[in-house]
Amino acid sequence: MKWKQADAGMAGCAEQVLSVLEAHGHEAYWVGGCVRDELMGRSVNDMDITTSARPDEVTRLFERTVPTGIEHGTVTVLVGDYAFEVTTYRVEGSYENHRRPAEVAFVRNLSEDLRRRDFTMNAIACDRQGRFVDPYHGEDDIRKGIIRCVGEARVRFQEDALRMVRCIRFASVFGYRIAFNTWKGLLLERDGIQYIALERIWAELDKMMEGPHPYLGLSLLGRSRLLEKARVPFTSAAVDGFLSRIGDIPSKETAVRWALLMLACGLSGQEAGNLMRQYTFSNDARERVEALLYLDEEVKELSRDTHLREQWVGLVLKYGQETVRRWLLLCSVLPQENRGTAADELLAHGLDWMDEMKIFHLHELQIGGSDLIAISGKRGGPWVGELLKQLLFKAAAGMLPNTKLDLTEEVRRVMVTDEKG
Ligand SMILES: Nc1ccn([C@@H]2O[C@H](COP(=O)(O)OP(=O)(O)OP(=O)(O)O)[C@@H](O)[C@H]2O)c(=O)n1
Repeated sequence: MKWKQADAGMAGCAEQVLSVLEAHGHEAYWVGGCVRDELMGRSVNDMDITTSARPDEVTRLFERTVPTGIEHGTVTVLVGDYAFEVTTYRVEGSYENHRRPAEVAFVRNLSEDLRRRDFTMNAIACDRQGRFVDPYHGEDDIRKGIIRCVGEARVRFQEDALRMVRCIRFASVFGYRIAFNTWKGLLLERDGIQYIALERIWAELDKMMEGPHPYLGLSLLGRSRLLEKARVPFTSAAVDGFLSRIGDIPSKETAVRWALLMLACGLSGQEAGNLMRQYTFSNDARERVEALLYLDEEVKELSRDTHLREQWVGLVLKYGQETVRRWLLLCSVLPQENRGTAADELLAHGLDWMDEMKIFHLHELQIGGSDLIAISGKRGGPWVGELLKQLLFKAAAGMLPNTKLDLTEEVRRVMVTDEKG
């Protein structure tokens, strides 16, 4: 198979896995996301393999293996720098309490394996010669841009309720439509989502938020009322209107998209932080969103008075240029009634005011704590940090030149005033 969308090294190593399995009398195919993405012209980042060989046979045939999920038939095979999940053809046992089946049955037949998969586009296998096995016409659906369940949608969603969020995530990320019967099945089965662990749902939402059409996904979530049932605070009211411009935020600015979503749900910085801490977000991702919301809360307290520029400089120093830039992006897509009174002026001048700032950090200040102690003749203490911050603010706002001479004079002046006071 000549892969166009996969790294040649990875495709070569995967091909070795297929040949070894075939050389020992087993069938082996690429399957699922990698075949789908290749057909769509999207980059292929990992390759799953499905085979007639049993997990113990797979383990015996390869030197380096990890028993990732032996009971579900999955062995990870390591070749070169790559890892491949090799899963035995299987059908899944009964789904009790909406959880993944405790048991799976291995089968010797590829078409049975494909029949248990979620969507037609994910139920295509491809062999080493590049021949596709596509019994549910997934390639046609890819061409038409349609997400369609394999077989009976309600049954697919009953088997695994997370598939409903996956369905919307795929529609959102690919900009695809959802087939009528699949959507109908989703509406009928939506209550099942309450049994799914919230971190799995959030991981799907995160993928959606990184994609090119997040509004499409969010409005489908709103219309389906899927997440209201899943104890996630996204209501359809939050989605309507408030989020219509989320796609104007570039996809690399995921934190800004998340912050907008949190605002739409009426969450404070602290509440959003708590929620994100509970789920799968990295500390970095969470802190970025929190900072945006805290800054937004502070900006909403500002009034449009003559000191707006100075107050803005103070916020730039407190939150840093990156967060402030991101906040301007956030503010530009907020509905008018959800912006503070100073927002318009900040949108108009905030970037210029930030560009005019001479310095941003204490270490850029031409005077340090030991200088302050020497000038004053006083013992060190919290006053040193306080005074340095005041000097930084004045230098940043252009109220004081950032030279040792000017700063020293300012310190003397402050000391005298303090003594008089
Ligand atoms: N709830 C699920 C999850 C997965 N699958 C099947 O398992 C394959 C691999 O799943 P996974 O790696 O989770 O997702 P991908 O489809 O590869 O897509 P992505 O990497 O974008 O999540 C899917 O293509 C699909 O055939 C399924 O039927 N039901």
